[in-house]
Amino acid sequence: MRIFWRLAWFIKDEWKAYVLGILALLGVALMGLIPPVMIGRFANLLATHQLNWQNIWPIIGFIAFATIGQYFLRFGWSYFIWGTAARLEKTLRERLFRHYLAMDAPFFQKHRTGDLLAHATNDISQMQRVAGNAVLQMFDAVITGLSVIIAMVWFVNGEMTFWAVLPLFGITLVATVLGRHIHSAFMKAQEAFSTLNNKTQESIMGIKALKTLGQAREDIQDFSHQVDDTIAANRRAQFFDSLFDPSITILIGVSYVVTIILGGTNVMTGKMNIGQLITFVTYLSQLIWPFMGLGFMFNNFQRGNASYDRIESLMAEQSAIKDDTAGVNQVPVGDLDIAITQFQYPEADEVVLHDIDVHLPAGQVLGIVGAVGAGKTTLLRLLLREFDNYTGYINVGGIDIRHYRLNKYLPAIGYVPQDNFLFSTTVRENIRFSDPTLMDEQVERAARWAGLHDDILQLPAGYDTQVGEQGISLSGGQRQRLAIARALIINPEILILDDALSAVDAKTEKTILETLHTQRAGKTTLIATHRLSSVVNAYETIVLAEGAITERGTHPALLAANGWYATMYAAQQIEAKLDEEVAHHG
Ligand SMILES: Nc1ncnc2c1ncn2[C@@H]1O[C@H](COP(=O)(O)OP(=O)(O)OP(=O)(O)O)[C@@H](O)[C@H]1O
Repeated sequence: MRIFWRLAWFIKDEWKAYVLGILALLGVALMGLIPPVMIGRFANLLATHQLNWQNIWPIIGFIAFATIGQYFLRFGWSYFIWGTAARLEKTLRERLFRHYLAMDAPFFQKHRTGDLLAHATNDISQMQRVAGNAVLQMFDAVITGLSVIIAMVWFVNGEMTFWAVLPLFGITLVATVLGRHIHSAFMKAQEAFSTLNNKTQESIMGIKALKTLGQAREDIQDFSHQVDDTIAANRRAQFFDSLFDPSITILIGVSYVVTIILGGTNVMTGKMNIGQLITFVTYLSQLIWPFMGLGFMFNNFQRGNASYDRIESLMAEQSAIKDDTAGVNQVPVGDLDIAITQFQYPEADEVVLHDIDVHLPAGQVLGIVGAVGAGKTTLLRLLLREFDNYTGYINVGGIDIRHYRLNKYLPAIGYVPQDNFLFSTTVRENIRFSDPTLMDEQVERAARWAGLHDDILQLPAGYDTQVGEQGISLSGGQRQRLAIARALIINPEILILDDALSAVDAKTEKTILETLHTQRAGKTTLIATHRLSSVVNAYETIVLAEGAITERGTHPALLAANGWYATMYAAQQIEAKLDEEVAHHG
């Protein structure tokens, strides 16, 4: 019942729909009392040989009235109660979705995507069941249950009602206890199934690695264990589920046996007529659902509470990234100044960036290079305001990026991550994802700048080709260039390329970088890369190692310094030459 208090905010808004729904339910219950009495009367007329057209018409009339009345009233409660439940689901879903959108990177690091999806689907559907099924079950039990019992006492007799109804409480007990077991067993079966699915997906995605590493046999064994687990979990669920119907049938049987013994005796001794007995039996059948529903209701309330707990605890989490509502409400333009004294990921012990200082005049290119894990991506993530908990500052145009309004700051940044993402739609919609109202010419221009236009024309339907999960797959290089086009189309003040051209061949990369240079005059670009040829024209390149700057300068200066950069560059040049020769002679 506690769940009702917790949903009070919703019930308060929707009380009218609930009242109408419950009134309709009351109407259905009252109408439902009529047919058994009429059938009893019919049986009496039959037994006493008084049946004729004159006295049968009122009976048919009443039954027809009750049936048609129930038809409309049932529609009424369905409409009001289910409609309200659907609204609760919508409200909760929207709240949760909005909450997710407002959260920061640590939140998504803490909660796995699968868990977040589960909350959005299972828990919210459970709340819909509380607001729909459980409310219905509760009022059905109270209204239908009570009215039928009262009618039984009124039209037949109290003692017989007591003994016949007693076994029905067993139905509530079975529905509660067995229902709980069935539910948890089915949940486990579902979990096992989704683990199996994940396992299959992982294996398919990593099939090449699995084969080359000689892991295929272990993988098959692992898979077969998962299948066994899934089958065992399903059998358990099926076992409890199979117990349900027979248990209910036995209890109903007991109730009927009691009725026949007591009712038969009463009819024989003349305490009751045959019509009353038939009325009684018909009423009894109407009680099965409310008693079963009562059991389901307890479980739905209990699960609803657990779901609501989980939803609430997620909603209570606050983003560490705060939008400074009194902040600067303008697009960030101007020089970029980075002065980070220290940064570590939340809940991590190691310092990943320290003593980073950069001054980049507006419109210039900054190169960021260094070994794997040196901190390149981390630095870019700070610029993207994924984390705010660093000491020092990052300024754009002399203003700390934490003081810009988020809705001005973030849209001014074009970010192309290492692992780009294609939405399941056309190439065109993928490119203008940030703003679907952008013109086709703008899409095409962005694609040209990203060196993708000619590739797109080769696709079966050009710009209207479906890509992503449900479409054709693009090559790694094409995906990267599409991601660049998506960033370029908004003509960002700051463009961030995070190893975004790694799958593009050196020649195409050069063309793209040259185009960017001419087309993005006056706008700042940051390029993090493993391929040093990408940053030869940069205003400055910083070399990171273990989170700090170890070398810096222009390309010639870095070569002259003869450090990591110079060695790496020489090695990459030889490699590129070899590749070229192989391609030439090969
Ligand atoms: N979310 C995180 N929580 C804790 N530590 C992290 C997290 N992300 C990255 N790190 C650590 O921070 C360090 C820097 O990683 P980062 O991804 O910035 O390196 P990188 O230079 O971009 O590497 P790569 O060349 O592979 O892209 C690494 O030691 C990494 O393990």
